[in-house]
Amino acid sequence: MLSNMMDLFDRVLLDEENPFTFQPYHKAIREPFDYYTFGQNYIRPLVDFRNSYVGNISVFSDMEKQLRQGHNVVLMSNHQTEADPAVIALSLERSNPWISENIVYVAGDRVLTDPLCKPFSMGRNLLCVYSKKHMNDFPELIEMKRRANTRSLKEMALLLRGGSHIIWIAPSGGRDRPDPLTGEWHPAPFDASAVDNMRRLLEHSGVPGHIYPLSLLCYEIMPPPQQIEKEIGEQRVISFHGVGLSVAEEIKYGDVTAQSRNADEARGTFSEALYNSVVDQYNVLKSAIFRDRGAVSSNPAISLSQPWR
Ligand SMILES: O=P(O)(O)OC[C@H](O)CO
Repeated sequence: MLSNMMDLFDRVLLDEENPFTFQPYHKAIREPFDYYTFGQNYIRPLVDFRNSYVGNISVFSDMEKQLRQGHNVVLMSNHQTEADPAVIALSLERSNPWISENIVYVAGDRVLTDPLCKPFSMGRNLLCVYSKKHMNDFPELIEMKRRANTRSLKEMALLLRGGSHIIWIAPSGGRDRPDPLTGEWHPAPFDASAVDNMRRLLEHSGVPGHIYPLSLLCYEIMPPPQQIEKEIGEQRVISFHGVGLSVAEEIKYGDVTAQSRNADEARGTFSEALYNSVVDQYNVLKSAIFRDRGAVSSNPAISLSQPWR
């Protein structure tokens, strides 16, 4: 743990001397310094693997088959912490190492500019965007952010055209927060237009694409600040805790929107179907991890396991 922290400070200081700038599509830096392994090693000691679970591990193997056939895969997910990419990669590193190392994360600018976060981001494949939620934080930057987002969308379209890519995106546009009244955490609602933009990019890529709802429960290991902050440099608090990752069967747009009366309604219905699945999975993970029920919390649709055992 201590040597991980020393590595982090080294990397932060190096970046201070010679700041790294992310391109719209950033590929994980693996040498001469392996930023991916650094990120994995830093987050691993925070995960209580005895009290951590993966839902429907076999669905990740289905995805791998699709990816090998040249298809694209999109994971529509909730977003809990800056450690989400590491939690996903650690949960799958034994069973699905290719997925662990090859997911491309749609990342907001905060994780590309925050000095403490940058070394972790450098170790992931990223499509860099400015989140809608932070678009108007500084009015003088709005135009620059719009132009950068257009460039990133072009990069994403190019990637998808090539096929065999797996992309993670949080259509809420930010991290989940606890309910101010109850203190209970829950996945933040999806923005239907973000879901629809991603779906259309996937459909127009010219190769088959598949959309899966993915759920994450890991806020305890590195919770975000209670409120959404405008300034960079939030306080980080870390702790050791169980985490959860779950995926459900692919949701096909045509299947869930067959009864929709117009495109607007269809957009909402599809987004809701994905979000509801994320919430269902989240509740199963919550029961397993926070109520100490473990794999007994599985149900006919969500089967929990510990693939690292
Ligand atoms: O707007 P926040 O505070 O939810 O932060 C979202 C950033 O992408 C951090 O991952």
